[in-house]
Amino acid sequence: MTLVVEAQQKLGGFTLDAGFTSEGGVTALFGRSGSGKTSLIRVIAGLLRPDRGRLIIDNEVLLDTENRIFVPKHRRRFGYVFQEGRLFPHLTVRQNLVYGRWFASKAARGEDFDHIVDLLGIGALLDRRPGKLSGGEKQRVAIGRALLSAPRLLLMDEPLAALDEERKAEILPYLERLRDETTTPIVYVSHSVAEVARLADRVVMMRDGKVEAVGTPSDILGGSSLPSSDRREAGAVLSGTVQSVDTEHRLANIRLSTSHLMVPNAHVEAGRTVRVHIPERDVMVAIRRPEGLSALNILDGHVASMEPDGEGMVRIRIRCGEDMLLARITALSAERLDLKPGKSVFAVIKTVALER
Ligand SMILES: Nc1ncnc2c1ncn2[C@@H]1O[C@H](COP(=O)(O)OP(=O)(O)OP(=O)(O)O)[C@@H](O)[C@H]1O
Repeated sequence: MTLVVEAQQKLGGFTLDAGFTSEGGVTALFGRSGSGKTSLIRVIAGLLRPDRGRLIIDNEVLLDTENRIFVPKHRRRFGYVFQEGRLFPHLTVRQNLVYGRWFASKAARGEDFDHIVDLLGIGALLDRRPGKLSGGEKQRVAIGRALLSAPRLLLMDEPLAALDEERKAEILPYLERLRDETTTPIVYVSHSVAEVARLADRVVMMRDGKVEAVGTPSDILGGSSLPSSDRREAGAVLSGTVQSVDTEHRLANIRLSTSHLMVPNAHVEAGRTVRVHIPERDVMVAIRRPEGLSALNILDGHVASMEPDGEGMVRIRIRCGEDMLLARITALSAERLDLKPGKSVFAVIKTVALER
């Protein structure tokens, strides 16, 4: 799949002038409120017709203002999931899902209902009406309905924004499965560093209507290109495998390249590949292995690099096997500990930092 998006549009005093390409997987449109993410996804959806722009998917031109091509929304064969599930309240979950399938092309109609129901864990909900579902369940049904329309592109605009933290944690593994087990490319709008860290293959960072940077989650979330409002969230994005889940303590044991992390989350399955986001502010550095600490995660590694980061602060990259952690500590602490590249250190991670 190849997707090419370009759009220029004046919206009152705001100018959208943005574009990106995608080769599939999950592309996150990321940026603070008002940066133009929703406007750009609306162009892709066909809900907003830009002054100038192009939209091409697998060589099929759906929008080309220069050549007066504009394929309307209902003929684009895209699926949508919005912040609110927007299910039909008078229909059961099954009927809502089947409604999605009705829009699929004949060839795609064989798309496996059971597989999607299983993928999203909504089998037990089929006979209920939306009024009897939690916010997270509603969103899973909305995703199922969109998938059953066999879309060639799935557009998701802040699908978790209306959910509380617990519901978000419940639904994220399903989104990971969606990413890993379907071939449907996804454009995912979010202003949440944690969501983007976990889900995106590529991040398109927007600011003031323009694309400011494009890269992998670790490129973008590593820090310097993050908007200042998100700098608090800057940190490492590591990939690991769920080794086991301790349901009693609600902890997942995640295997990294040479170490393990205990992550508060009982919703992940053993064997699954997951990403964890470790904000740099939640990493402390010690030169001896600390004892008697409540932190469950103490990783040994060595200082890979150090750079000043704002007044009186230092950002340190700590290599632990193949993984690179980030820590932001005061210059005074770095001096007192005599930190320098190559020095062996222990990274103490506050467990709560992984609870996302
Ligand atoms: N139809 C319109 N007329 C005038 N201004 C508009 C219109 N649509 C959007 N805007 C403005 O364009 C800017 C970008 O809005 P947009 O919704 O695309 O941002 P966003 O990044 O998705 O923000 P959020 O995360 O808050 O949804 C905002 O300043 C908004 O007020």
